[in-house]
Amino acid sequence: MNVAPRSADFVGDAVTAPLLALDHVSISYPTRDGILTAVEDVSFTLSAGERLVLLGPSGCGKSTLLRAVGGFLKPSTGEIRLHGRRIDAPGPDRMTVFQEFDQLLPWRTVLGNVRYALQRGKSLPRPQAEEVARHWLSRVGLKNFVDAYPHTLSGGMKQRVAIARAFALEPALLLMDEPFAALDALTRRQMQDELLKLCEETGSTTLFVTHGIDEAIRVGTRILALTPHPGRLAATFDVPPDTRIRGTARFAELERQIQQSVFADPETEHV
Ligand SMILES: Nc1ncnc2c1ncn2[C@@H]1O[C@H](COP(=O)(O)OP(=O)(O)OP(=O)(O)O)[C@@H](O)[C@H]1O
Repeated sequence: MNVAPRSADFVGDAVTAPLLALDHVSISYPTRDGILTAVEDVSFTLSAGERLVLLGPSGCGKSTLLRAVGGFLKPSTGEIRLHGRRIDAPGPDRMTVFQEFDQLLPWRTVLGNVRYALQRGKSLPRPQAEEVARHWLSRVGLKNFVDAYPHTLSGGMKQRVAIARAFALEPALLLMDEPFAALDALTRRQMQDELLKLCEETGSTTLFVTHGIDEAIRVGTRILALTPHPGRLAATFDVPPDTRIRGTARFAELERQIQQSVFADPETEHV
């Protein structure tokens, strides 16, 4: 049984604050019909190097939570802290990769997109920014496409640029909002594997949103399942390294457990 408290990380004898902490967070939207509570009383922490997946059916508030961590939305109640400080605005310490393919600047080349982000976000001089950008574009397999414009790329290639840009900025926290949801199944699997490799190599701390159980197990070290309408924490699943290998009995067993405990409701069976 895991008895270690989740509220803090232990480094030797010292206790340090977790990288990210959500403390009784509720988030509401004003609508024509009144106040809609999208997320209710959600608390969790995220330690450096973890890849935490928020999993749940459509509309359960996953993106809402991610936007709040990104600083684009304020919780109605509760608090979100990064490195112990309350988040109240976006910042270069959090980079988001979105699902949409239009997150790149269309008037800049692939290289220009990543270089510009580095010049702005990290104040790097242009030659240095270009060098770092080339390095990351090469790591996502786009070495030969640096001079291409976004509209000439496939959806998968556009997502690779967005991922390269996010990693290049070396944020404290990578935020991924269903980055592969609009891709075909084969490309999606390939990109999941590539992302996993990058995350493992860099030790990046990641908060990943998906409604796919398979994807959650493949990319996450821990999965938080949310209930629908409003989103509340339903269950937590740790994903040991030997469980995230597709086709194994362990993978299938965890998939079955998650399906059973979280998506037993016939209304959400399609997830
Ligand atoms: N700007 C908004 N104004 C009003 N309601 C909103 C707004 N954004 C989201 N909502 C509502 O909040 C709830 C949660 O939405 P959210 O997009 O966070 O869910 P999600 O789990 O990410 O869904 P999906 O998987 O479909 O992207 C939904 O009921 C949605 O209709």
